[in-house]
Amino acid sequence: MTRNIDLAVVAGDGIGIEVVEQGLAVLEAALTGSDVKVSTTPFDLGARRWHATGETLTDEDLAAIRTHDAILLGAIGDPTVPSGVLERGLLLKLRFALDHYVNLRPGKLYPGVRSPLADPGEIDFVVVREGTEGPYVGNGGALRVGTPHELATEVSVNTAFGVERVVRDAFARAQARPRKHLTLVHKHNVLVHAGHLWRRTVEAVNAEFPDVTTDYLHVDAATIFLTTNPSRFDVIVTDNLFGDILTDQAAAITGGIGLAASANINPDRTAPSMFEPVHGSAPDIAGQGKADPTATILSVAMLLDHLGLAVQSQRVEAAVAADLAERGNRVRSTAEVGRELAARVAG
Ligand SMILES: NC(=O)c1ccc[n+]([C@@H]2O[C@H](COP(=O)([O-])OP(=O)(O)OC[C@H]3O[C@@H](n4cnc5c(N)ncnc54)[C@H](O)[C@@H]3O)[C@@H](O)[C@H]2O)c1
Ligand SMILES: CC(C)[C@H](C(=O)O)[C@@H](O)C(=O)O
Ligand SMILES: [Mg+2]
Repeated sequence: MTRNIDLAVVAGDGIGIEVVEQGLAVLEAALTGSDVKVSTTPFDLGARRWHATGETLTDEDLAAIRTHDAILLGAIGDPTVPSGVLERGLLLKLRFALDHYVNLRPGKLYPGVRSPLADPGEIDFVVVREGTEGPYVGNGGALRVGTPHELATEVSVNTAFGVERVVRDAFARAQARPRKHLTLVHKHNVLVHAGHLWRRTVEAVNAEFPDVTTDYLHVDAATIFLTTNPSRFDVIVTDNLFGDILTDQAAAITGGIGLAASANINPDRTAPSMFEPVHGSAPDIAGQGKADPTATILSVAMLLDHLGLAVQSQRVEAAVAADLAERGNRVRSTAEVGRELAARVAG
């Protein structure tokens, strides 16, 4: 019986449009010849829509997106729109409204990929970044703006419910991996309220996963070890902001931001999960065909896996791995990389 996947597509801004086109081509190639069909609904969201209508993401958009099986997103943000309008009003609104509390970001150094680290060793970890709380919730404000007495707050919100569910998910992921190790990254020597909630939660949930070993690093020290000994990491669980920063660093040590994939997962499947590269809209190279679509294509592999299409997912990842093993310093356009990867996937 034919299975149909309804995919919402939010290409967004800048290079988002270029890399999503290639991601969709590879998705199509991965499903060709199978009994799985994909139908895509493009959503006109981002800077163009905001300039035309003043809208970022309406209730109608959100309701329509909800009816889909998954979302593929390119990138959101544009220099012609005030900073934060689209990031908060569109991207974070999607993650929050669709309860994407697990933001999964692998840090993997594929064979043949050059790391800036002199002796990177084997790098294969995954960051489980909390996606719906922390300093991202918009719990803040400003008084006396523009005066010498301006006061600005962004309060980090951490609930026992929110921390526990993401920590449990991270333990389950650690348990399913060969090394079965979980590192909590926080800053509980300073952020004593939130930090100790995270620490106590990890200790408590560890009882359910006795075969998973754990350790703890303050976030500043974690950045040292990501540089000096990234092999020590297996699963990292951390809050929304620390996870944002660490995953750009993870991308940098594993071949660059053009390779870094991510999944915003709603593990309870009460709403569609969303797959997107870690990078942004890259206004500095947008429209030039220079963006590497590999991060989006690896995000497509995560999408396929989430939809239970493990074989197709592995085919996409294997195609990327083979391409990375051979690419060296070859300069190719966005479309060339996409075309070659689609051809490899098609076999
Ligand atoms: N998930 C998202 O949609 C997301 C993520 C990060 C930033 N942003 C937004 O994107 C805009 C630009 O942000 P930024 O400059 O801090 O980060 P960025 O990730 O867009 O770019 C950082 C640097 O990496 C390069 N780069 C990014 N993706 C690349 C790719 N696929 N191939 C080759 N090079 C690539 C860029 O050219 C730039 O030099 C801002 O509006 C920001 O808010 C959105
Ligand atoms: C654009 C911004 C809201 C976003 C984040 O901070 O989560 C981005 O940096 C990311 O990593 O996806
Ligand atoms: Mg980021």
